[in-house]
Amino acid sequence: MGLLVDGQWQDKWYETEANGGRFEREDAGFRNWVTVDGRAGPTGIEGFKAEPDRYHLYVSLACPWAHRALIYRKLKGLEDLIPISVVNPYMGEHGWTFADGAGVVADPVIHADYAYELYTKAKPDYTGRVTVPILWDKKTNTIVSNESSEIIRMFNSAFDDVGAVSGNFVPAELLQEIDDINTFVYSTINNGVYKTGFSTTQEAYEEAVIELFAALDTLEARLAQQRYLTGSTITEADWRLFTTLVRFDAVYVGHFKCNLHRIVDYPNLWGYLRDLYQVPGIAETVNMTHIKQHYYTSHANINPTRIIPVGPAIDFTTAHNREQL
Ligand SMILES: N[C@@H](CCC(=O)N[C@@H](CS)C(=O)NCC(=O)O)C(=O)O
Repeated sequence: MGLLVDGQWQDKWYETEANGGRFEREDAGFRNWVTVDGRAGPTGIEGFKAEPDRYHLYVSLACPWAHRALIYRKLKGLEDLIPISVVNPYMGEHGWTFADGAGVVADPVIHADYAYELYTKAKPDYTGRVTVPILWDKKTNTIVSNESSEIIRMFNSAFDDVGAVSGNFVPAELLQEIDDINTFVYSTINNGVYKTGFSTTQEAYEEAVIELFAALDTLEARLAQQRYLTGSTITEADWRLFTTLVRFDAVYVGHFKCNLHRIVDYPNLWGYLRDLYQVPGIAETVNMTHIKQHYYTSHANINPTRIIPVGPAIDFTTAHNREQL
């Protein structure tokens, strides 16, 4: 676990001391957008036109942020248009690597051993954390974006004219509601589990864990009335929540001490989670082995023995009965 400082890799854990033991996530450093015609997107520079086999996606199967991109790649039929590489689930002193292992897919583009090489290739003096997902442009040899929330907005529509399948997870009439839910879910749940697990004081931990479960309670009530977060259709807000929920009982309850309840204890959230898991193609994007290996072995200060628990036994395939809502 570490970061780049002026293009040099340093092995360093997150800084929480300055902030009362609170984990603060750094903003992503590459914020360009692939667009239909190559014009600039909401942030960044122009020049990234949607074209087949121009872009390469680097993911960790363990990572909930990268998982968003994998889900969109699947649902939008982008697999032939945008190939992927998969990092080793163990994130140690060199950060993410392409070291051989089950499920690892090496880097065919710049033949990197370490993910940080992609960052220094794109920007030799890069300073910041080396995170996945990474959307790489093979034409200009740079990182388009390392911000999952923006990568999925691109995948949602930018490739529609060059072979993506139809499907819009941010319909205009729901956009404001989706953005509002995303803001709430990001802070309290998606990042909330990390704020809880990476806390280094009791006070910071309790603050985060209470906020997290208050948010889950709110969503539990909401999902009693409607099948998905914005109503009767699946939107981006659901996929963004899904990647945290699917990891919750297997890693966040134990490893991150998010243990007031499990997702299986919430009837509506648990049915909703199975409902999303059972959408065709989604189960293939969930790799519980990489998920458990990554968390339990990479954070030695949280789990020094690096023992990976065998359980819990969870079956995401049982009937959810939420079509009645
Ligand atoms: N804002 C980024 C966050 C991505 C992120 O933090 N990914 C984690 C893996 S789950 C990572 O690569 N962490 C490495 C580090 O923080 O050093 C996004 O949503 O794409």
